[in-house]
Amino acid sequence: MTAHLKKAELHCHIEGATPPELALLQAEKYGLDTSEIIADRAYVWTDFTSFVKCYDSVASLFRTQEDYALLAEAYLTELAEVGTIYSEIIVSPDHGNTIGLGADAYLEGLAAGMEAAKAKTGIESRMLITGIRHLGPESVAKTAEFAARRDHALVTGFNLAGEERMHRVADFARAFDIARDAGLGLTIHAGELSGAFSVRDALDHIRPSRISHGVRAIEDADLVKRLADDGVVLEVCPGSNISLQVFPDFASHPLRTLHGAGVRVTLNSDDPPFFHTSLAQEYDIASSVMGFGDDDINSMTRTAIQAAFVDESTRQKLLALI
Ligand SMILES: Nc1ncnc2[nH]cnc12
Ligand SMILES: [Zn+2]
Repeated sequence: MTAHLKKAELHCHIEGATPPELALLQAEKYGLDTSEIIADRAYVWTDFTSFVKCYDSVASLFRTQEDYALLAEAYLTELAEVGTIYSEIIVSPDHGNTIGLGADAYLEGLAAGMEAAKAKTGIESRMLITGIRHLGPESVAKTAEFAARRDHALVTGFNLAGEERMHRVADFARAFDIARDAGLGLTIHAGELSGAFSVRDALDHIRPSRISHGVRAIEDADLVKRLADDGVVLEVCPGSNISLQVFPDFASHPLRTLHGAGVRVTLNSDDPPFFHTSLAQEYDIASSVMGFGDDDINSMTRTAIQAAFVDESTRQKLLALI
């Protein structure tokens, strides 16, 4: 068990953290039908394409600043209750625009929830704005421009999520240049749905300090060595990988091998209720299924804080808590 350990995560999509019970309440509030996306209090999807469809439907149940504040506060409070000291949530202003709320109000709502959770529990959190890959390079560049103009101190990074099998990493280099020039930390979904080439492309074209997932780097020994040598941090989400069938089971998941090869790894939940997991469960699995001891797990938590997109005084304060 890992209940006694402090926890931190760098990778959770905020809409993907909606518990089905909250989705049902939101649907009732707006008189919407959820029969296609929720059955027996669980989300209905079968592969990445239907997962994205289900995810987008859940996102559309959040329509006001208050809805988003509630979501962020509820998620972060739950994390704090299991010993989490830091969380980076991946946020998508495109969802705020799609619903007609607007990107600024979307961020303001989330920020209010983050601040409320911090006031109640002390949990520190930051937002990473994400572009959505399957919306194409132009859309992602616009999202990066929005992120670069941010006037919210809690927005500290930029990510690229969505359908990794569409477009090439190089198509998004301009968006990441915009985000980098604006001083945002960079990470990118790669090596999840696509193989090692995608991680290599990310390193070559984006030069991020972290990779979201990156686990399929295991298909290329030279690439694993490059990740270790360069100190690139992987945001590993084992439960998500098993759920999406990136690997058949925890026994064949490469977390242990990557760690053994000296790659800097962290534990993350991705879209917890969609994948029937939670950050606490990811920690428990690392301990009881993958066989990591408390010292190894604490060092992953420390790695997360070292790689977090926060100012130095916050980083030192968080490190002192582990
Ligand atoms: N696991 C995942 N991969 C890519 N994009 C996502 N968006 C939400 N979850 C995702
Ligand atoms: Zn993700």
